[in-house]
Amino acid sequence: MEYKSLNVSAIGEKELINRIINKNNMNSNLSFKNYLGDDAAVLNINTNHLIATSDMQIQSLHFPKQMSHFQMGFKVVTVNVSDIAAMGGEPIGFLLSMAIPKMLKLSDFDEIVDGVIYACNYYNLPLIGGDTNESDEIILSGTALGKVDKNKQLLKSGFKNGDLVAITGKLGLAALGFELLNEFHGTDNDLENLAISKALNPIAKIHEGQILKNFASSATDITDGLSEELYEVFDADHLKHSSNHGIKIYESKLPMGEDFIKLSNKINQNPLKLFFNVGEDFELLFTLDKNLVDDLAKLMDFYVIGEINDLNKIEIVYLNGDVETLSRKGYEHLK
Ligand SMILES: Nc1ncnc2c1ncn2[C@@H]1O[C@H](COP(=O)(O)OP(=O)(O)O)[C@@H](O)[C@H]1O
Ligand SMILES: Cc1ncc(C[n+]2csc(CCOP(=O)(O)OP(=O)(O)O)c2C)c(N)n1
Ligand SMILES: [Mg+2]
Ligand SMILES: [Mg+2]
Ligand SMILES: [Mg+2]
Repeated sequence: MEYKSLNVSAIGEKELINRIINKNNMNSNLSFKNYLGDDAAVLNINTNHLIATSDMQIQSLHFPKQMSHFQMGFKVVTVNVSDIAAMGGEPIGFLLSMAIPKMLKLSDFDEIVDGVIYACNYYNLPLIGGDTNESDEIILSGTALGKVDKNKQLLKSGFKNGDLVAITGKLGLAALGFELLNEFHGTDNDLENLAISKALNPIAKIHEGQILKNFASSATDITDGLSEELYEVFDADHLKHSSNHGIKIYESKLPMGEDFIKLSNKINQNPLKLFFNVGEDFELLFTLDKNLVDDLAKLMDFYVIGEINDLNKIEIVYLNGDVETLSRKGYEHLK
């Protein structure tokens, strides 16, 4: 039969795994290939600390209909590497567990694997293992391993009163992209295309994470939305340090362009909601001693959006001067 008309069921699990191993050997510049196919991978981490994280992507929840199979493969690596970045780590290995429908085209399976291997090369971490199984929709579950110099890891807690709160990039564009893709008929508008690209091709901020490990007092990646991540930072601090720390965010400092606000309004979306309550921008949220701002600015772009205080709550100061407790609303599964 012709390649394009074959389904994965014509091949079966063992041969599919061999395809992954062969593709990895052919397409990856990275070492550790020899562990793919063995019972487990063995990595030398020397004197560092090991970082381990796992995130699952479900076709109907995480992949817009317009997303290609290659992009799905790339994204499952990104979402995992993003958590390594958030810890200030350097990625050292990726495990891919996939469950796929029997009727999935073999060519689509190959594209997923190509996307995974391309992303592994991009982030410089070898594919070192995984699992292949069957289900009604595509489920890609990744595990990323990373390393970080002892005691350099960035936790969600660790900041002090007076530290600044910052983000590595603009937020809300992926959210805008998901909305645009819901009823998409093509566009030649630059911002619309950027938003769509953020939704379909998210990139983890691994470079920034590794700079921040020498500067930030805490960090996390923004997947469930800025407001939810701020509350997770707040909770982590309270749990660990039983402090009165609070966070103040200023609307005037948010990196939200006129064009973003206009486009949000055009599609009947509240720009502040897109900015705070959706997520999947994969930017990093971090805190920073005031005195380090100038030195950090020489190494990477970031936006200061607020500060740590001792008011024991998270507040937002609006442009008109009104101050409100920030509502905790983010992406939450099973709700
Ligand atoms: N099924 C699970 N078993 C064990 N730990 C879990 C499970 N689901 C989530 N966690 C842990 O709970 C924390 C929060 O998970 P999550 O919100 O998915 O984090 P993230 O947004 O960084 O991916 C993480 O430390 C994660 O490892
Ligand atoms: C089709 C589609 N609709 C909406 C979204 C937006 N979305 C899906 S899950 C999610 C939150 C992040 O995913 P989650 O599985 O919670 O990742 P984690 O918090 O574990 O990093 C967002 C913003 C999407 N990715 N795809
Ligand atoms: Mg997770
Ligand atoms: Mg995270
Ligand atoms: Mg989540």
